[in-house]
Amino acid sequence: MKLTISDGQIGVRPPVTKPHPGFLHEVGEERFKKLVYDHYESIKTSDIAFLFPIYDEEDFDDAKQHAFDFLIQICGGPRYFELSRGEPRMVGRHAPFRIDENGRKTWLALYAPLLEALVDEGITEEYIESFWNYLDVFSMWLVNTKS
Ligand code: HEM
Repeated sequence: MKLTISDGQIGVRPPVTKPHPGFLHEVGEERFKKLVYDHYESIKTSDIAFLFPIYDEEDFDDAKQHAFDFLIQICGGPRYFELSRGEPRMVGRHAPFRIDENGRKTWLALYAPLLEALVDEGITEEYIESFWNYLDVFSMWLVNTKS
């Protein structure tokens, strides 16, 4: 399976393809939630931890939940984000945080081992790659600060 991180450029927003619906279909909501929550847990000990509310359990739980709500929606699942937070406005919602290309790469790299693990659980590699490719490209949109 190929999970490579592309080089992004600040201000360049390549077209985004949503993950294949087969990904969520195979993974299921509960396992999908664990994936997103595990990613947030791994952020806590990374060098982008400072961007997140890691010292406030309630705020951190909210952050996890919002990410899950958004990503499950993007994968063709329930529209949790729309119901709880409204319009996606991802670029605007990330604007208060200094996200640079290195930070983006760290954020993405933390997803790689979690997605690799899904192969052993029998999830179709092509579907995993489609989720990864979505993250790889859309995360470029959110970089707002020079490294
Ligand atoms: C495809 C890539 C990404 C997606 C889909 C995504 C999605 C989200 C979502 C849905 C939220 C919650 C927004 C809200 O409800 O207000 C959020 C918050 C946030 N994201 Fe991302 N994100 C991505 C990439 C990144 C990257 C690369 C970074 C930094 C390196 C980052 C840092 C943050 C931070 C700091 C917050 C605010 C956390 C908080 O205090 O609540 N995100 N993201």
